[in-house]
Amino acid sequence: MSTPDPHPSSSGPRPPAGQAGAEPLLRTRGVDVVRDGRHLLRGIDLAIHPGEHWALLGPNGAGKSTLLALLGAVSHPTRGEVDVLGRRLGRVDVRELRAHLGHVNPRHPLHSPLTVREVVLTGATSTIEPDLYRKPSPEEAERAERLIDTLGITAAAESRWTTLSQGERGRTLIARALMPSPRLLLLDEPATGLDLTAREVLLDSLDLLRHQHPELASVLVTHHLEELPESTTHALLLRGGETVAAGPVDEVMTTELVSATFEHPIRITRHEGRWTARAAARRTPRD
Ligand SMILES: Nc1ncnc2c1ncn2[C@@H]1O[C@H](COP(=O)(O)OP(=O)(O)OP(=O)(O)O)[C@@H](O)[C@H]1O
Repeated sequence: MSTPDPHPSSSGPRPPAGQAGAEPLLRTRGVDVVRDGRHLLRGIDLAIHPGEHWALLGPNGAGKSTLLALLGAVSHPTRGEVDVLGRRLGRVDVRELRAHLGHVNPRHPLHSPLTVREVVLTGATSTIEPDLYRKPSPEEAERAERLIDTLGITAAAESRWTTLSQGERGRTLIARALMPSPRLLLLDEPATGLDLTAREVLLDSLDLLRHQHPELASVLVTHHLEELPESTTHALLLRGGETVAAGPVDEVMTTELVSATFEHPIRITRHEGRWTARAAARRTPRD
């Protein structure tokens, strides 16, 4: 079994980023997930290419986390095919595959007081705690500094995990996830619980990151359209485990399709690249 190449630039000429002609980094075909006799996902078809940044949107219980777990090689489908970085789930060592994915888990199980820099460096070994028998290479140390800078947490580099704000933790985990140069970044509700400034700083960091790494692809799960970075290119709308729509963001993020997804009349507007959603029919105070 060969190892997926984590450094696309080393594998010769590639098609331009974000174009459907390129090999997909992720592909699902006819995917069902059934647990305890219940369909959590049904008939999911999806292809994600280099340079594409997908929003995965849907109401509570729609199946977003279930789908993200498949895309991150954390679980397997009941039926259908999932190819991650060209490898079919069920035929590949998923631990090896996961090492090439940047998966940002908001419930990162770290309790020791590592500094931001130390947490970012644990991304090089895909461990929670530092490997005490392994010193980071100069290249890893330099990459960690660059990522800390991109994510705008240089001032906090010496701060300890236990004292970080939720926003600083989120950005630290994204920098950590990027340490092994993954081709794909999976983000599960990265803006949940952030105040306005922290959310805006996080979204700016994601835009900058995507600009600096044009071949990177990402999937970002959220319930809130306001939490989508401007650089979002595609969207998948899920309701009750089924796809309502999937494709380029301007075709999918429409008043009609988002209303159908959330089963409520919602009006979508896009202003300066960002989205807002409001209930379309509002009652007046006298009603
Ligand atoms: N192991 C399981 N067995 C049975 N049902 C499950 C299991 N895991 C999740 N579910 C159910 O599957 C449905 C989809 O869950 P999932 O967490 O994927 O939704 P979600 O879209 O991420 O929701 P939220 O927005 O609330 O996080 C939910 O109704 C959940 O209760």
